[in-house]
Amino acid sequence: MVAGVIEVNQLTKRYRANVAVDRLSFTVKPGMVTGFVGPNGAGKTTTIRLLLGLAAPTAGQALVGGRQYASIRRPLHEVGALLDANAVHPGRSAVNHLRWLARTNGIGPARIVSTLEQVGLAGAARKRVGAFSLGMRQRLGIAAALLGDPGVLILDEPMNGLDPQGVRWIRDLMGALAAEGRAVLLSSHLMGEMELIADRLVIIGRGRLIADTTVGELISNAPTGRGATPDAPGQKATSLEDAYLRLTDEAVEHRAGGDR
Ligand SMILES: Nc1ncnc2c1ncn2[C@@H]1O[C@H](COP(=O)(O)OP(=O)(O)OP(=O)(O)O)[C@@H](O)[C@H]1O
Repeated sequence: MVAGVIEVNQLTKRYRANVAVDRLSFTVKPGMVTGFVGPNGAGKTTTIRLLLGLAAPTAGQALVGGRQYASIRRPLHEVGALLDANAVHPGRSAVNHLRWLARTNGIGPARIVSTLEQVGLAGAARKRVGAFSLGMRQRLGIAAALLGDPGVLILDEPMNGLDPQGVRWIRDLMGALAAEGRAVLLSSHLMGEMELIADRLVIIGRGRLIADTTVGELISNAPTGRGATPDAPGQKATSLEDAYLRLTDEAVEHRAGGDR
């Protein structure tokens, strides 16, 4: 495992008139879990796609280990990513899916077996992915991300579809991977989970950086006054969810109830 950093510098992605990512800059350091959060449509997935070379920036840079993803020769060894757990051929078995990935990255069969064990899928290795639950697909996606023992992990909503045991497992796994010196970037809408998992948080809204700080600082420095907790205006935030809702109040795409 070679440690690496993620660097996003003045990153911008425009889709016609829509600016999905707007001069965004942040760094994800090794040895910690960085939560990547923001309301629907904030630009999280677009940023991750730019980091993984799946889309080209309009301006700015998205670098992993100081390089663009596309220029990395054997990317699974440097960057592990989970984008869409359903993007696996349903007719393939779990082990065949990993074999297919391993082949182009010079990874041997022993590593496939140990990775399937690590994610709890050893017993289902030969089962068709089409018959997997969403939680099992998430685990397979995480196996694919871990396969090359990368120093950087980028996971988009890895807790999606997981039961409480699965969520706890992800939390422990992310902590352990960071403790080994990896840089872990994790997006999620589950603020209660983020409070438990993340060391730092990068919050974006409408493509722009809203905050880049520790969970503790975010809670103690969240704005008071009018916020997303109308029952407690003027009071300090007491949880990450509370702080997050206050900070992103102006950046939400759709609002129910017409309270403004
Ligand atoms: N391929 C595309 N073409 C046009 N617009 C796009 C494309 N991809 C994303 N967008 C737009 O960019 C903006 C950011 O979307 P993105 O999916 O990155 O947000 P997100 O923070 O991941 O949202 P969510 O939390 O809902 O997953 C949205 O307005 C979205 O409609």
